Amino acid sequence: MPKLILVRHGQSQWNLENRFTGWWDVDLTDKGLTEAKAAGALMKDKGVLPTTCFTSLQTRAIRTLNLALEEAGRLWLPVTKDWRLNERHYGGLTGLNKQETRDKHGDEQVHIWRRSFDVPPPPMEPGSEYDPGADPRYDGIDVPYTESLKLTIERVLPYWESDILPVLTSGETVIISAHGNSLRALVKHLSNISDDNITGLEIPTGQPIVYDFDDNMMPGERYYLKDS
Ligand SMILES: O=C(O)[C@@H](CO)OP(=O)(O)O
Repeated sequence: MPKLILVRHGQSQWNLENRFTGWWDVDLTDKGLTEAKAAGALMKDKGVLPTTCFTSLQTRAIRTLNLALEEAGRLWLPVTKDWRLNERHYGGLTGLNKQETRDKHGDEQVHIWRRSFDVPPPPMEPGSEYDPGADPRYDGIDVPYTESLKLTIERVLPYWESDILPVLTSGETVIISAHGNSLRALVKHLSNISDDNITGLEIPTGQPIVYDFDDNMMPGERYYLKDS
């Protein structure tokens, strides 16, 4: 039975500092490193071991994957990295402190920017401090200036259909190490969650989520590996 494992990267430096992160490339904290290793130990304990891997182009997700694989004894697995699994782009909010932004713009406005389905944050100024546009890892890619969840879904789902689903269908156990909002996009699709209800879904860091697929490639209920 094909199995899909989703893991959100461990705590990042800007998760800790409560800053809007998006495409900015921050690393894991010590807690994040521990969470990533624990995810790998859990996979090993439960005997749920990936056979192929996908991740974003962002250090926090790549390192989480590597640490988890090392702990599970599977550092040798093939890994595909793709920008379409990146976090949603936080536009002009990137780098700002979330509490200070609430104090300035109000709780409601910040909630809309963070969790509405289709309202993107204000766009980033091209060439500004946290614009990743000139980063060589994005050569040849139209780096966005902001993204709502809806826009994130519009790049995650085509990649899921074209590159990940066929591998899963061939019988592999796939792990995707990614981000709060790129994983929210996938869970919304796989668990058939409405545009309104997706705002309430929070994906914890470093906690593997599993979907078992049936013979027709229909996903079952998602569950946390720790609860299985
Ligand atoms: O800052 C971000 O990029 C994301 C994920 O950490 O935050 P939010 O919870 O606001 O989607």
